[in-house]
Amino acid sequence: MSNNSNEGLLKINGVSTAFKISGEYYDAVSNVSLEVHRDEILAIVGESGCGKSTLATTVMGLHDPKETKISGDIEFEGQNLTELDEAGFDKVRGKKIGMIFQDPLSALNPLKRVEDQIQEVMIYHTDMNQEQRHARVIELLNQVGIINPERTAHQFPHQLSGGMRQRIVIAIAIACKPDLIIADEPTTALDVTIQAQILDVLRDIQKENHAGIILITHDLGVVAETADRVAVMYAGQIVELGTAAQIFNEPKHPYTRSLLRSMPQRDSENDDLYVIKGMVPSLQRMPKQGDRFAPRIPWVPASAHEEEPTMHEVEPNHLVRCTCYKEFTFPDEEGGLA
Ligand SMILES: Nc1ncnc2c1ncn2[C@@H]1O[C@H](COP(=O)(O)OP(=O)(O)OP(=O)(O)O)[C@@H](O)[C@H]1O
Repeated sequence: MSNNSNEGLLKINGVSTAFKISGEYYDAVSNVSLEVHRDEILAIVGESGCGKSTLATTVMGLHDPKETKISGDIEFEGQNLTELDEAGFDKVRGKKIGMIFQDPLSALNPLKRVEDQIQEVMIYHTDMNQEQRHARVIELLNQVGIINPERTAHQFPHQLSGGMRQRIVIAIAIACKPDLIIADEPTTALDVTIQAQILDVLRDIQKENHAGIILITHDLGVVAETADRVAVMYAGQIVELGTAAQIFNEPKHPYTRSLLRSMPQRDSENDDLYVIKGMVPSLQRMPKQGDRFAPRIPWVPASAHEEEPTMHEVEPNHLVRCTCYKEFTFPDEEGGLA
């Protein structure tokens, strides 16, 4: 555990990840810089195809080097992850960095009992004996909110509900008390009540273990309820970064504002949701110059955008890409540009 909760646990510095498509490399993640601290939940939000999962799997070293080109530095607890070989990554994954993916069924082995699956990671990474491991399994199942841990420990995944399975996946991810947890859409497959319970579990774990958590989601409701800081990603780039309060109360980038406007309001009687026109560009069609979001806000004149958009600090710890935010209004707003 760190004494200094502000210390950067993970420092992503100028990271790009390019996939080989028909013999050419195309960036799915472009020059991303980001820090994750202990004791915080950093959410990464954006529509499908913005590069959120690719960034996560880059940090985890899960890409095939024959098909992927990665540049930049990923410093985790003083170690540059981009320099690790497979054996080096095996020591970090599961022990120091835990992962939770969207689909618990594919993350779990259908043929193994819950207890054996949780113990597996402890056998690999710790010197605990069978008795200690069993005690830890029960402790973990309690921690993730399983009511009858001894019984569940002996069950197979198919005997459990979706919410229970996701709790097991979380138990596996935190079994070795990782310093960093990466949760990629951990609640997307679950219904709303279970979603809230799983998010509570994540928050409790973060407090108890003083871990840093990267929470990847396209659901701004989840972000509002959970995150301390938010990185908004569009077309492989971070377009806005700030505290949850800054992002929700003072969003600046047109993309952040569009995402928020397209979010269903719980108390609103108005069913007409804002729809962001167009689509996230495919990797081959990514604009090489200019603001990547510009084609989806065509009413904003080209002169409002920077040719090579950079990040601007609009207030302490609040960064926005491009200067177009200064002029941006929705077409139906007072003083709109349309
Ligand atoms: N192995 C791959 N080879 C080629 N292109 C890929 C590969 N993996 C992802 N992509 C492309 O990279 C872009 C980013 O995908 P990614 O899955 O990271 O986005 P995302 O924001 O996590 O979306 P989702 O929420 O749907 O997972 C997309 O255009 C996707 O089609």
